[in-house]
Amino acid sequence: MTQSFDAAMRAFAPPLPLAVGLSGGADSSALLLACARRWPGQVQAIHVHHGLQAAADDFEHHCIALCARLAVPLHLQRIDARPAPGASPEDAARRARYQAFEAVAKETQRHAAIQSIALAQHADDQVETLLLALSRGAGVAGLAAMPAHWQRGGLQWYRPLLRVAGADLRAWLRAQGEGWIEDPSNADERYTRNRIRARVLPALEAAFPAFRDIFARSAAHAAQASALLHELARQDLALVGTPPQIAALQTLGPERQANVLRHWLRSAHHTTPSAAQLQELQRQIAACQTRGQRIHIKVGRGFVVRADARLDWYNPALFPPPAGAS
Ligand SMILES: Nc1ncnc2c1ncn2[C@@H]1O[C@H](COP(=O)(O)OP(=O)(O)OP(=O)(O)O)[C@@H](O)[C@H]1O
Repeated sequence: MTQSFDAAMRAFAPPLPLAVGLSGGADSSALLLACARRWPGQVQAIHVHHGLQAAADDFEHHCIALCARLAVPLHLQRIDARPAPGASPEDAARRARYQAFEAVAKETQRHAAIQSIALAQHADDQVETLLLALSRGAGVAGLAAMPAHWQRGGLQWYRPLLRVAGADLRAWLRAQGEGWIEDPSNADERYTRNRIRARVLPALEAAFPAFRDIFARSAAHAAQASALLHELARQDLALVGTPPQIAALQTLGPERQANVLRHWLRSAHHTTPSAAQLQELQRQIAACQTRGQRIHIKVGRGFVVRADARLDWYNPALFPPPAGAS
């Protein structure tokens, strides 16, 4: 069930001190205000200046003024979040932001060490994330959308507002007499997420008002399925070895084999095969019945090859083919 803003905040119990990721928008301004009132002297804020848009200075000024008013220490981080060629600007900004948060937390280790970081995504953001995953043909890991809690880099990370509707959150902030900065890029309908927000969510609201709760249930089912697939992949990788033995891979059914191959490539080589590449790799593994049978297929920036009885992956820009590669 969606929650009121106050109920969500009552249920939130992070280890302190806590830092709030403060963009200057409505959502994180509301979260900071509520946290600062609840745990005076135990809350800090981190604002990351992306330098990506002209409005970045306005966001920074808003954060400085809000934190000064609340007597909350503010860490300002400037980052260069220009995406690599072909990479998504939103992903590059998000990755750089997470690194900046971790860098700030590390700096505080000697004094008032930050234990937790809170981010302000809400129930509408969760639905957008799920629909965005569907629009890209994602598997269960994508359909799991955003977790409410996880651990990383020695920190506890939280999204305490994931069950609060965006309109309720803004109504709460308005009732406190607080303002915020509207992100001008949110109106840019060249981005799929913004088209989903502007066009699909109002249609869902009209046709199917309980969509936030129902979709959240599907995302939770997908998260469970994704965790199971991950666990199975870990067990199967221990079975087939790293790098995987071809004969051992051949004993697995096609779905399990695909699952463990994806896990091997991601965990050992930080690369993800496309559906077509994985299908071709599995075809070549099935055809590999003689000593002379070759396996060779492009995946990411490198190639999966056969090296004697095993598979291997190498990036030709960095390494020569592995010994025994055919
Ligand atoms: N520049 C930033 N500096 C610090 N934290 C950020 C920044 N941008 C986003 N965050 C944090 O990550 C969360 C998700 O970011 P996202 O860009 O999806 O939302 P947003 O539209 O910026 O949210 P908000 O209404 O708080 O501005 C934010 O709610 C906030 O907690």
